[in-house]
Amino acid sequence: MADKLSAFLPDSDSISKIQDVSRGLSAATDSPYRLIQESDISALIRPRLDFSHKGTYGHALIIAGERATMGAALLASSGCLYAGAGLTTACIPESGLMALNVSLPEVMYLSREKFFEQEALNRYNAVAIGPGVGITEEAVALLSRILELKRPVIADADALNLLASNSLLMQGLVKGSILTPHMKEFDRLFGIHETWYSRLQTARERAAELGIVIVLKNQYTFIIDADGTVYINSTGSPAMAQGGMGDVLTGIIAAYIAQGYAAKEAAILGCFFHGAAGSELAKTRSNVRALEVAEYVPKVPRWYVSD
Ligand SMILES: NC(=O)C1=CN([C@@H]2O[C@H](COP(=O)(O)OP(=O)(O)OC[C@H]3O[C@@H](n4cnc5c(N)ncnc54)[C@H](O)[C@@H]3O)[C@@H](O)[C@H]2O)[C@@H](O)CC1
Ligand SMILES: Nc1ncnc2c1ncn2[C@@H]1O[C@H](COP(=O)(O)OP(=O)(O)O)[C@@H](O)[C@H]1O
Repeated sequence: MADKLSAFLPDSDSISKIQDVSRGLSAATDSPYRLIQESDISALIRPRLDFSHKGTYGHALIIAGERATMGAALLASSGCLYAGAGLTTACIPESGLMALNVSLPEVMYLSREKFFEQEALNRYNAVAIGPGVGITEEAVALLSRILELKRPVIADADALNLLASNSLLMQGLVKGSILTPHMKEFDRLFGIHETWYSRLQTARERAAELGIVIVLKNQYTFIIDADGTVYINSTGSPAMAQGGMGDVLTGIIAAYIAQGYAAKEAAILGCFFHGAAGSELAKTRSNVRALEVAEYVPKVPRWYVSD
């Protein structure tokens, strides 16, 4: 018997109880709901190559952090670093430079001033914005600049709050972008929803309208593609319900974009590996900190690639 969508939702409604969920990304089905399988991950993930170098695995730019929320920037940068981007650059306020150099010496620094001076940001093939970046005028300017450059973006946390409060910014969102809201951020963006089923239907409509991927985070995270398909990620654990966990996920997804995966694939791989790392750590403890998840992430793809 097929799984029903209701099994993956935290609330109850009459329609989701009769919606089938197929197993596997390429299941032959009319249902838009697909549960990600380990075999899908093995098919998607590419091994690192002989004779490859840092340039092979892309350069990600993480625009994040304010003085008081520099931790979010460091966590997103760590997610990106540990998920294997060839190069990671953090665009953070100067007050975070010492912390960056001490905690993540592999990650490079781009000052806010230099960010605004650069004509195009062509050296970066993935751009993520939002964790701890605030909702200040500077944050609006950072997001506006990326949108002006017509760059697809991974938008999380405060970047989502900015998009929610400014329809011009929302209209500037480029196709192929990825939004990673939790439930509250989603409702700030697209209106209050009474049920998760109705939230999912809005996500399908908006992803199609905007040509983007929406990563709607929860115990089961829904990755909604621009064609309306909903991929359900079942890795993860309540042990991961701690601040900073979403910041790490943003960095991980940026790393997979940098490595050349398409938006949908990067979102699927990122959510799967992030959750799998958390679940594995949760086997021996009741809760895991976000940084531990980031640090565990490089072990997980090895389970799915053949040498
Ligand atoms: N070390 C740091 O500097 C950290 C900074 N952070 C940053 O701080 C900023 C604000 O984050 P906040 O956590 O205050 O704001 P949020 O909008 O993430 O959360 C606001 C409220 O929503 C609730 N909530 C969150 N997820 C929910 C869900 N799935 N279902 C129901 N309720 C949910 C939370 O309990 C919280 O009270 C963001 O930019 C974020 O990136 C956080 O990520 C935590 C770590
Ligand atoms: N109970 C849970 N089961 C599985 N994953 C969880 C659970 N709670 C949180 N997570 C994961 O942790 C992350 C939390 O993200 P978010 O709410 O943005 O956190 P933050 O803003 O604090 O960084 C998401 O990827 C979510 O799927």
